[in-house]
Amino acid sequence: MIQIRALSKSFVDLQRGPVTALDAVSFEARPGEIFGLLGPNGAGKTTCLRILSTVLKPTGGSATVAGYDVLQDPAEVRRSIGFLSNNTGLYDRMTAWELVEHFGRLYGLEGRSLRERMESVFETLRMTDFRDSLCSTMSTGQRQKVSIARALVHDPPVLIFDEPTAGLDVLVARAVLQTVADLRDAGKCIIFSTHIMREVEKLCDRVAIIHRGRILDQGPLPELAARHDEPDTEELFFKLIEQDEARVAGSENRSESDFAPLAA
Ligand SMILES: Nc1ncnc2c1ncn2[C@@H]1O[C@H](COP(=O)(O)OP(=O)(O)OP(=O)(O)O)[C@@H](O)[C@H]1O
Repeated sequence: MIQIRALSKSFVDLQRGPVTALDAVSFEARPGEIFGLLGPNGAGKTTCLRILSTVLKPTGGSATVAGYDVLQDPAEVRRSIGFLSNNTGLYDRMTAWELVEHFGRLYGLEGRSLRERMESVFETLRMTDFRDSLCSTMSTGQRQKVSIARALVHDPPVLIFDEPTAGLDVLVARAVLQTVADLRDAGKCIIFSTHIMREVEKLCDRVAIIHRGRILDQGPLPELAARHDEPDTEELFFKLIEQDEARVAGSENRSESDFAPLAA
């Protein structure tokens, strides 16, 4: 459902010069699975998800979503995904119903099919009791539900969650994670980025550990634990990051010595 091959992205940053945000990243995610992207701040998770949602163009490699290439068929890719981040915007002067209806229309739904789809989404997410409340008056949990409904209204086969629980209290975060699990059980293909180990342990069927734009390893968590002889997820994560830092330091030292003046 999602196929990424040797995906790369570089930025030119005024202060830092060229930045490689993604370096030959490859992975696949299937229907009925939650694929986790686990990495520290600046690892490249959001860059990868922005390329998948066609907001950014890759510098190299390829990515397809539901069979559509992000560069060749961006409109079909956008129709095939729902995107939720922790700062998805809502319009304060619209009610929950109006806002979700607005996004449904943007996706080309109308009339009876739009109404039936909305009723189903409001029912599934248990939003009917505040469907006529203005977004400005909602609790954080209600606002997050509206954001999820907005991402789901066109019934996309692929859902992308970029750190969806950041800034939420434990109860709201728990409800969001339960919704993500329910969507997986309903057959959706889900990409879930986070830096919270517990979320990966609870939710993800497979995970890619990403650091400095590279995937350090990927697979089901028990498989990674066995491969690296480290059953504790947090320790496993630190071990892979430390190994990678040592690799980078080693290659920097080597390249410095390549340019060192020759001994007399
Ligand atoms: N528009 C941009 N211009 C320059 N550099 C950028 C740009 N966007 C991202 N980067 C850099 O690319 C790298 C990867 O950033 P990205 O936001 O993808 O990481 P992340 O894993 O999502 O981190 P976080 O958890 O902090 O959101 C970082 O070094 C970041 O500073």
